[in-house]
Amino acid sequence: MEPSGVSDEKRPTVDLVKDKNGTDQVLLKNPKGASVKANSKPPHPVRGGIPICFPQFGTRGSLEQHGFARNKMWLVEENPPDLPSFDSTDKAYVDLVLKPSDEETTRIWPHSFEFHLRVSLALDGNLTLISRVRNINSKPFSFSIAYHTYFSISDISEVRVEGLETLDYLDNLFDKERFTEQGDTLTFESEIDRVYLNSRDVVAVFDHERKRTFLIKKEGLPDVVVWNPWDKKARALTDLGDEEYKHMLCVNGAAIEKPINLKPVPLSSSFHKEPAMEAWRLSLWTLFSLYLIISGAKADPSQDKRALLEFLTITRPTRSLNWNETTPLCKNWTGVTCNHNESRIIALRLPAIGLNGQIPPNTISRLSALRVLSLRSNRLSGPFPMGLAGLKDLAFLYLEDNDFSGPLPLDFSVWKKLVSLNLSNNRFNGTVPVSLSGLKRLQSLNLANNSLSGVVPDVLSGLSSLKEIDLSNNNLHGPLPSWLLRFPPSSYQGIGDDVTHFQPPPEPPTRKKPKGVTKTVFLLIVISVAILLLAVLAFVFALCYLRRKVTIVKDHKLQKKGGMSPEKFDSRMEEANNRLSFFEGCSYSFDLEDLLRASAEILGKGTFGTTYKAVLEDATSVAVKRLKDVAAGKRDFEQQMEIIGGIKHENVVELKAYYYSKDEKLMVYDYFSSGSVASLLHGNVLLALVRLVSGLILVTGLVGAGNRGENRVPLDWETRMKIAIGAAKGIARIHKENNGKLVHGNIKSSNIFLNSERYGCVSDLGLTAVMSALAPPISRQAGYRAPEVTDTRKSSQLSDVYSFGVVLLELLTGKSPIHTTAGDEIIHLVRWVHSVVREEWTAEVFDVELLRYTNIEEEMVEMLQIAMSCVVKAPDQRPKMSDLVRLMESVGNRRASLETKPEKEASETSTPSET
Ligand SMILES: O=P(O)(O)OC[C@H]1O[C@H](O)[C@H](O)[C@@H](O)[C@@H]1O
Repeated sequence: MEPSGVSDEKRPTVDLVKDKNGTDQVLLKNPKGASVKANSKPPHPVRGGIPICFPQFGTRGSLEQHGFARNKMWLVEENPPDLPSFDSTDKAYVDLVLKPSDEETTRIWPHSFEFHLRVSLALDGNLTLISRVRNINSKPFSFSIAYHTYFSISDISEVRVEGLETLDYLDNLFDKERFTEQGDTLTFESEIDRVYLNSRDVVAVFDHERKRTFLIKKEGLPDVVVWNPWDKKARALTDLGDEEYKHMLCVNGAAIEKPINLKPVPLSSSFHKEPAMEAWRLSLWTLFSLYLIISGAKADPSQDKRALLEFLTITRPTRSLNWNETTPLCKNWTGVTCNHNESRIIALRLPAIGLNGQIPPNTISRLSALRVLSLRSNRLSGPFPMGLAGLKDLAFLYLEDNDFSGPLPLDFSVWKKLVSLNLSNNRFNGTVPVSLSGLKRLQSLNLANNSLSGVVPDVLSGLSSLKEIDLSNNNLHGPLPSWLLRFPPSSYQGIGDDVTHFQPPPEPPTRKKPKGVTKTVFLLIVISVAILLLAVLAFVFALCYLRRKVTIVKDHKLQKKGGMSPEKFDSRMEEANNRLSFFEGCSYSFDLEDLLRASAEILGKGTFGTTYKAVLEDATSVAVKRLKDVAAGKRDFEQQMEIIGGIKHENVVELKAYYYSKDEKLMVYDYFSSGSVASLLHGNVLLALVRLVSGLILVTGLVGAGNRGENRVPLDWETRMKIAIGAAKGIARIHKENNGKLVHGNIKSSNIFLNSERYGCVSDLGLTAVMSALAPPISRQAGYRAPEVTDTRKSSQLSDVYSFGVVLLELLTGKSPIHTTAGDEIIHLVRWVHSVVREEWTAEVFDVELLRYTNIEEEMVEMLQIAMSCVVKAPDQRPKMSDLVRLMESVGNRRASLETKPEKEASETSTPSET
């Protein structure tokens, strides 16, 4: 907040003026540490310094933003009440008091109070604020308070905050929704406006460039607000310079989530004459102090470095790491995060790098300051690494998807700070340790897919913070303890088979079987389809001709614009010195230059960018997604890519590599030659139309029965079922990632492909988190969007379920989510299906192509019920993806069991009829 060259008239001054009653007033002019545009005329708060938010924070009440205290004139208090514990040695201090008795304040906040504030500055640079609020009402009142401290920093991108890790916070940018901080430190790459709850009493702000640390110490203030408006909001604030957001950061000690309830001081206790603490017991006493530490250069944590190098030598990862004895570990080493003064390693993340064998003893166990350890998706084996018992600060432990075996440790109480524990997909056996019940901070426990046996210990009900648990697919047996039943059935699948695990979704309005599809009706449909087909044939030819033209023009434009031109990328590469980041197990051997030299063809334009097919010199084809409107900074982007790339599942299209620079963000996937489910279902006519009309017409027509592109092979029922089940499995897997919080955010048939077994395989996941908030799309995608999603960043797992339901309806009806009738009427698929089913014409909804198969009506109706349970309006009434997988599999299994029946019976199942 301090401009570098401060001119004389901008130097801070103090003016003493008198108000209309003759009382002295102190006015700060150009206060240091405030915005150059700060308006320091009462009743306006100064943007800078430490405005006191009281008795309300933000707009969480009926008062103006942040209450009135910051807008009032405070008096210098000549005879402040005693503050017995205050040591005035080496300190200068001032006492201020606020006792508003004016009519306006009493009207909006009808409570009598005194707010005494002592501000002291010590020789060592420690600035302390002690607030004492006294209720002189006859009734208790509640209030919130925040010391809205503006720190002056070198550059917001160079600063980090520590002390907030693992805390829950309310995000003001997401309707005060509650999240958990996953990072070890907080860095800044976009707007932030959060209230961290129940924080420790010390929080630190590190300014690397200035080598300066602010320590914020607080007492009686459970919360911490972190705020930076970033560019757009800064421009909207008239009293903040457009660029000043870069040099400020607000970190406030506060009491917000639970307002403070203050009882009145009894009249008998004389406030001024009774300095003893007794009188204050009924008042509030908060203390807020700021230390400034100018720090020097940091040493490398050499002990930790040696431990890691030993670990690396023995575990021989297949993916090479840039760990080198001579490079600074805290700055360069992949997967390593250090603490603020770079004296210890606090996080080690080495997912999916091909680590082998047992974790060598006396290596990682020496990293005694470790808070996060992720060695997931490697080939680590042997017993549970007991050496980890020495890591007392461990909060996140991820060892899933390895080959560990043997029993789990008996005593989990050594990891008192554990928040998340994932040991799934290993070969652990023995019982579930009862000592887990002592982990009071544990929020997520995943022991799924192991060989654990015995019963689920009842004492685990003591896990008071637990938000998610997965014990499925072990050899555990019932009875199921009652506390477990508050979690979804998928969490305990396979335990206590005598218990009903799944509540089927509510029945759709009708269950009428499609008995009305008689041969005559069928013939009529076929004839009309044939006529319709003829009618559009000429049009299709015309389109094909145009489409070829359009593609060429577009590619040409792309080169011209520099989209994939090698020259431009070459220079960018030099500038950014960035490389393609490949994921473990990726067999591709090209680099960015090769990729950019490849011939590119547009495959499609989606919500988040354009996808190209790139054919490399060695004839490898890959799909490259070029993202537009990425809002995340490099670090967040990379983190998200690591999450996405870490998902290895047969029903999720694997992200092979990514690239991030200032101007360009790319994602590389395998290329699926058979095309997307959208093209299999609707043919390429739709795509051609979309391209042709892009920007002119929002809704594409001609996707009704019959108008489905030339040479399209009809999709049989079995393939449609496999697409649906596969895609559901893929989405269910995605929903498990990132502690069960990952959202796909863009489910539609053009993002689903067929894997080698011809099951659905989903792509384009997890991008909403890194993109700018987008308004609801006004195109084809709109048909997939759940009604509650007002912008793309608000997508949730339940909105994914909705979108998946629309894909199911698409598979069942053969119609696009938004299409037009011959009379140009715009049809919304979900509404249309509802109306048809309501009129008891259920049979009418199904794709005519499916009518050539016999004995599938029952299944189609069941799948329709499932689809309709996904597209209900109320998100919390939609089933979970894992439940959907089970439901659909049971529909599919029934057919499979019929198919394995003797030949005569089997011939009556899902095979095309002779008609
Ligand atoms: O502009 P002001 O009223 O000073 O408020 C500035 C900021 O204060 C807090 O940090 C709030 O959480 C933000 O939502 C608000 O924008």
